[in-house]
Amino acid sequence: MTPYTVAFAGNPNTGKSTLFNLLTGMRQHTGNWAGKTVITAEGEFTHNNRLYRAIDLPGTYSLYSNSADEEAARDYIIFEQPDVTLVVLDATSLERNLNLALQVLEITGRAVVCINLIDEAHKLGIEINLEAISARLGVPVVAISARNKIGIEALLDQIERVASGTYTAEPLHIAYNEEIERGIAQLLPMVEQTVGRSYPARWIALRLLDGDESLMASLQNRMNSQTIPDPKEAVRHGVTACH
Ligand SMILES: Nc1nc2c(ncn2[C@@H]2O[C@H](COP(=O)(O)OP(=O)(O)OP(=O)(O)O)[C@@H](O)[C@H]2O)c(=O)[nH]1
Ligand SMILES: [Mg+2]
Repeated sequence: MTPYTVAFAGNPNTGKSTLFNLLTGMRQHTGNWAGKTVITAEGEFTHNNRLYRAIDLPGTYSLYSNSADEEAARDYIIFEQPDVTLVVLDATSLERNLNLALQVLEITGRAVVCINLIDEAHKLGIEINLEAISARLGVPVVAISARNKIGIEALLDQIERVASGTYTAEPLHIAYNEEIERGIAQLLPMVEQTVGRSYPARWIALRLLDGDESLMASLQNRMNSQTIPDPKEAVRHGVTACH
């Protein structure tokens, strides 16, 4: 059986590598400062007799193109299409961390949200309503402490449900203002025609509207001979999409 692939995405310093090491038995460098993981690491783990390939992505605040790390994480999720994208969040700063979760959900519904450092959140008296967040995001949400090995089995069960397709995700649909939605609607047919059904066309259209040249270059590389629509040509009224 082909192993399921699970990509670990998340803001810097949220414990991705700690979780990765715990599951794979590997020794990815961990540390309490940002930007530790610079090279994407791969390892394996099993759950319920099934093999999983884990990919530890660099920590990023977004999936735009602000840095090589963001481009690497973005390209992996879009082009490698892991069976599950595990978004690791810091329980003590959920509001900031959820921004990346929303970006992942715009790309794929095959995601599990993992709220790590729950031990720290408890110390601070922070209570997290997992059901409410899960209902809102439309994907499983699990609280863990990677360092204290809490919640790991429950997390693996949810990863299995998403990987095997047992869980039907209904990822939150983010609606933008009228102008941006009009731009997306104009670009979407061209994007779909060019990149096909396998890539997240709406998200790509949104990034094209924002003039994301790095994404265009990545797409161009993948598509080779095909031409990616130029948003300036495609959209009559210039619009800028920003979150
Ligand atoms: N208290 C507590 N600390 C944790 C937990 N998980 C990880 N840490 C600590 O958080 C720090 C960052 O962990 P890493 O695993 O390096 O984080 P990362 O997300 O891989 O960081 P980048 O590679 O920079 O993106 C380390 O000091 C860990 O020991 C946890 O569940 N509880
Ligand atoms: Mg790391």
